[in-house]
Amino acid sequence: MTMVMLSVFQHIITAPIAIIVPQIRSIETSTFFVCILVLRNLPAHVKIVEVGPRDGLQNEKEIVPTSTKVQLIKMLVSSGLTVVEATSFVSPKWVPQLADAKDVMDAIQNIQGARFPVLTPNLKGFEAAVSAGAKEVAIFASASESFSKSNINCSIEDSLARFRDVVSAAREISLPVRGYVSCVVGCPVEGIVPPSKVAYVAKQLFDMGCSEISLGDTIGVGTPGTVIPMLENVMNFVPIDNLAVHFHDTYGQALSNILTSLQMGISIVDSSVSGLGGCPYAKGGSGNVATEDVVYMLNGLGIETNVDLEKLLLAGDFICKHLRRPPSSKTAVALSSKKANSKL
Ligand SMILES: CC(C)(COP(=O)([O-])OP(=O)([O-])OC[C@H]1O[C@@H](n2cnc3c(N)ncnc32)[C@H](O)[C@@H]1OP(=O)([O-])[O-])[C@@H](O)C(=O)NCCC(=O)NCCSC(=O)C[C@@](C)(O)CC(=O)[O-]
Repeated sequence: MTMVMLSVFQHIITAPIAIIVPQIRSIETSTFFVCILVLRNLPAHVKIVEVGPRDGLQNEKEIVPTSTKVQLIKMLVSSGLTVVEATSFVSPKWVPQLADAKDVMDAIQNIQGARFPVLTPNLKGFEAAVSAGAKEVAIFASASESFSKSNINCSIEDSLARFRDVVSAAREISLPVRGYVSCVVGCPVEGIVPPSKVAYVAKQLFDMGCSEISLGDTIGVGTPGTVIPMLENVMNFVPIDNLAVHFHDTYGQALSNILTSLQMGISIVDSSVSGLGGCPYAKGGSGNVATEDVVYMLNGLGIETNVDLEKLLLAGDFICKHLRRPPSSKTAVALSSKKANSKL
């Protein structure tokens, strides 16, 4: 009798949800209630910050022509992505792959429907970004002293002082600033990074005026076991709505880490088309989590992203063809082998 009542109750609840997630109709009553319990904290909408044109292409051996970068950005925007990190205004000696930052910005000025933040490590980069038309910038600190030195050639405290200058210059012209914290669970040199250090740097960036703090597992060593305590620490100082997660997928843990973060209340996720990416100064790390795989998972959970997976796959295919490698998101691989099998 109880099972019958639960089943009727399930039907009443699932009817509206099933319009979005059809699979939910067919699951058993007991499984349904487990789903409700486990997934009850998930957000209804996730904002994806696409970092492929910046994080993805900064780590490629080959320098990608400006026109290819611009075409990639256009394709990403046409898939529905509303935030596409376009490039970096960093030293061309440090990151020659993005030395064409100004040309990229010139070429995307008229693209409607998305925001195009750019990385700026100091005032020089900020000024160059603004004169190239940037409407949003990102600064990037680290929770590891060694990584700060190798990535931006200064200590954490010195970097925070530089970033304060950037944020106050941005404030004067009402430009939003995103703040990254790198090495939030591990550092290529120092190993484990204590959550309290991550929380300290995140708080500094938030207090100086960053509107969003992106927590980067730069070398992709995190698991839910290390991500949960890190997020709990940071959430003591930065409101959850201002936090984003940025996972590299070195150990194949990125999607689990994203799901865990969503369950903890995060609703902003960074990812890179076709899983491109990595920091040239973070040895041992690999690409970001692939945007295609994030969208596939969020679709399966009935979470709104406004991204058209088919169009996104075309963008992934486009850049991978240019880089002369097969598309590397799990979703692209799975769908292409499904297509190949259906032709047999
Ligand atoms: C920060 C610096 C510039 C310090 O580099 P430095 O050598 O200490 O800088 P400097 O002030 O001594 O200047 C050296 C030269 O660079 C020039 N310069 C100075 N600043 C700029 C600028 N903004 N744009 C263009 N040029 C610049 C400056 O004018 C000078 O030129 P020179 O006189 O030799 O001809 C350098 O270390 C740098 O550019 N680092 C960037 C490294 C980088 O981009 N890493 C990847 C991004 S972070 C990341 O990927 C992680 C993230 C965000 O995705 C999250 C995660 O996964 O964790």
